[in-house]
Amino acid sequence: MIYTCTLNPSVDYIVHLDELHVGELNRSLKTFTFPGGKGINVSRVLKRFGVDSTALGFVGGFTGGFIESELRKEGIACDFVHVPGQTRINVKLKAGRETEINGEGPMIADDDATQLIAKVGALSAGDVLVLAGSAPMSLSADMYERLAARAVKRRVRLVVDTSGPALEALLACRPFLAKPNHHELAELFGAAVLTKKEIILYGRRLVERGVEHLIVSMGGAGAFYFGREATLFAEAPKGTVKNSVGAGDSMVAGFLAAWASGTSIEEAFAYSVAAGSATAFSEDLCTKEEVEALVDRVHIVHL
Ligand SMILES: Nc1ncnc2c1ncn2[C@@H]1O[C@H](COP(=O)(O)OP(=O)(O)O)[C@@H](O)[C@H]1O
Ligand SMILES: O=P(O)(O)OC[C@H]1O[C@](O)(COP(=O)(O)O)[C@@H](O)[C@@H]1O
Repeated sequence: MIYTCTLNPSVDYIVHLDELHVGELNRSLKTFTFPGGKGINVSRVLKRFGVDSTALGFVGGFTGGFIESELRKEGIACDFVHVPGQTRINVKLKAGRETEINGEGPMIADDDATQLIAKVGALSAGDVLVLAGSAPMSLSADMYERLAARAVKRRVRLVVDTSGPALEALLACRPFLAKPNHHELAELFGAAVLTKKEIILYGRRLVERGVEHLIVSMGGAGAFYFGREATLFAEAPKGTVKNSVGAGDSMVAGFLAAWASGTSIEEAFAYSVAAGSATAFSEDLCTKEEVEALVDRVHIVHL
């Protein structure tokens, strides 16, 4: 069974504008409202690929209610801890370039954190737990480590998509899959930007340190895969970007869905890149049909 854990879910409010005039009244051309947050996006994309998962995390207020009811409509099982505050709204402004304002998230009391840790403590050996996204500021800095420790004790496979010190701590738990983007990888190694050579060097180093499968995404420039058996590179297919929010989460879901169906690592990586790009080329997250129409255009290079 796959579980996704989103400590800080969001309602993603996508606003399209011709141009953004800072400090003036702007009127939108069209708007969209989606349930968001990294683990939640992974659950939504997995469902589109026919893979069931249970969404864990914290939700609260009318925004939390919206997320839960949208997920249930899509047939996704939810086992959230309900908190007294309000799930954040993340604003994504599309005016040529994408500008994002991600909220800080609600107060999480110690009792609520303990409840979530107990849910993870009840998972079974062989389950997959996706730990993804930022944590609300009120949570203790070691929340991810505490969840990972419980999961590892239960012999649960960890999938990690976060950044900064939380990513560093989770990488030490020998995750099954990690998917930093190149900025997050650079931050991990104390650099502002990385050349492709450096990405390869650091990617291989993380595999040596125990990460089983590592995908380093680079937006429109494609992605690297690092594993014990192979180092792969794929360019991203070209297309018109409509909304790249959730592209990274779609990669995680694409890799997991393909791996769960028993494909080769090369095929799982190609499917993952196609899923990321298909999401970037559509308004909401990718559909299975969109990914399958793109996957033949993903060419894998062995390094
Ligand atoms: N402009 C784009 N054109 C084509 N594919 C894209 C584009 N942006 C993202 N993607 C696809 O989505 C994947 C993840 O995107 P990225 O922006 O690196 O992730 P994250 O959202 O985690 O930062 C990329 O590896 C690529 O396959
Ligand atoms: O938890 P964070 O880092 O604030 O990110 C939350 C945001 O990330 C998303 O999950 C999208 O993530 P990606 O574009 O990296 O795939 C949005 O749905 C959400 O608004």
